[in-house]
Amino acid sequence: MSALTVDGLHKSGGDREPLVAVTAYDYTFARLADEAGVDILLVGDSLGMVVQGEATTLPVTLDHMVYHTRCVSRGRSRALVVADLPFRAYKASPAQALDSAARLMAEGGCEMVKLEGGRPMVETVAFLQERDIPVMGHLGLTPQSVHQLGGYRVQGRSPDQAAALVEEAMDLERAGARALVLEAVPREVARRVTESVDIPVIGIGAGPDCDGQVLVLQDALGLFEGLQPRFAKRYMDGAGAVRDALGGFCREVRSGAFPADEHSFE
Ligand SMILES: Nc1nc(=O)c2c([nH]1)NC[C@@H]1CN(c3ccc(C(=O)N[C@@H](CCC(=O)O)C(=O)O)cc3)CN21
Ligand SMILES: CC(C)C(=O)C(=O)O
Ligand SMILES: [Mg+2]
Repeated sequence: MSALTVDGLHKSGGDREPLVAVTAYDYTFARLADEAGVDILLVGDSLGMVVQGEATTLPVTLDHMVYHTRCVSRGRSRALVVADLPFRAYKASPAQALDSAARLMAEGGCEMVKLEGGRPMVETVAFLQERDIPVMGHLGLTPQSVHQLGGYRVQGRSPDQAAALVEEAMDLERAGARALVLEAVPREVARRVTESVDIPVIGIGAGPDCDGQVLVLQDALGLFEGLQPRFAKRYMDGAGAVRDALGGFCREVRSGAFPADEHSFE
């Protein structure tokens, strides 16, 4: 399979299969996900929760994001690498966003940046896009707004909120966004948003009618035992597998079974 580019991002339907995205934060897992056939490696600011152990994504810094984006870029061969702009690194002004996005691309090696928000971000999306920085928008449950939203709640349940989501998706598309993430909205609302724009909409907790799906890596692998939203399907019992494996290591060291002759030098 050839490398996916920003221009290769497409809507699903007809003979186009949905896009598959997963978060990645390091070289080892980026390689594995790329080899498994994932289209998009998203260096998410969710690393604040699943890598750093914070309660929210808010403490993640631009330096953290640059570092993890670099690690992921080194592990990728075919997938598109997209990096989140972290809280504090883009909302002040389009110029601040440009500075931060340029670091993620130049130092981190990603091909696209993602930022959260609708109307207030339209000017910033246009500013970046006009300066050759491909942008992915993010609407619905925007975790950087957790304190404004009053928790991690499904968004767009009222008719007014649903209509606003459709409008904001169209505004971001007009501003030049090349794709959107839509998080934690009722499937019917996600369907309407998806059919209202010509750019791919990648859902997480947004039902089956989006142009693609994204999951947090540690959720998909069953490794993360904190917050477990209903959409976070676990494709393996990673936590159990890791505890069993390391339990075996503990037992063998304590019993003297490891290291054996084949693990030792003469
Ligand atoms: N590991 C991980 N996976 C994620 O998908 C994820 C994170 N962390 N951290 C940031 C956000 C938070 N996410 C969430 C969390 C919960 C719901 C959710 O379904 N909330 C319920 C109510 C939960 C409650 O209030 O107890 C809802 O019906 O709104 C949605 C998205 C998704 N994101
Ligand atoms: C889940 C995705 C969309 C994200 O923004 C993240 O992982 O930070
Ligand atoms: Mg994020």
